[in-house]
Amino acid sequence: MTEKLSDTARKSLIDPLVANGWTVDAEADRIAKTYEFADFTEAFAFMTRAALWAEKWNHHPDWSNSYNRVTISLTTHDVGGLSSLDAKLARKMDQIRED
Ligand SMILES: C[C@H](O)[C@H](O)[C@H]1CNC2=NC(N)=NC(=O)C2=N1
Repeated sequence: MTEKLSDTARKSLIDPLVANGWTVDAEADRIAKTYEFADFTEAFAFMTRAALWAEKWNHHPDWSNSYNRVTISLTTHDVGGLSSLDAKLARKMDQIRED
């Protein structure tokens, strides 16, 4: 069952993401990050890989792409805020980015 993160869970799940460049929009209860790649091909390859995980986990990013940049915003629409799924997808995106 997906639920909004508790204050304790935010400390353990969201704080490490913030240390890794994610920002928190407290009002919208979202996390965001922009990745910059060498070119469009690299950016789109990242999106393709991330999209497969998003579909596998049935948890989808709000994102946009402009040439070599991918701007990502994560929240859980079903609960109206951050859930553990957002942290899980953010960690996966950081991992894909480093591959
Ligand atoms: C019906 C479907 O399972 C839901 O709408 C899923 C799909 N992907 C989703 N993605 C995100 N980010 N939040 C959701 O609440 C969500 N819900």
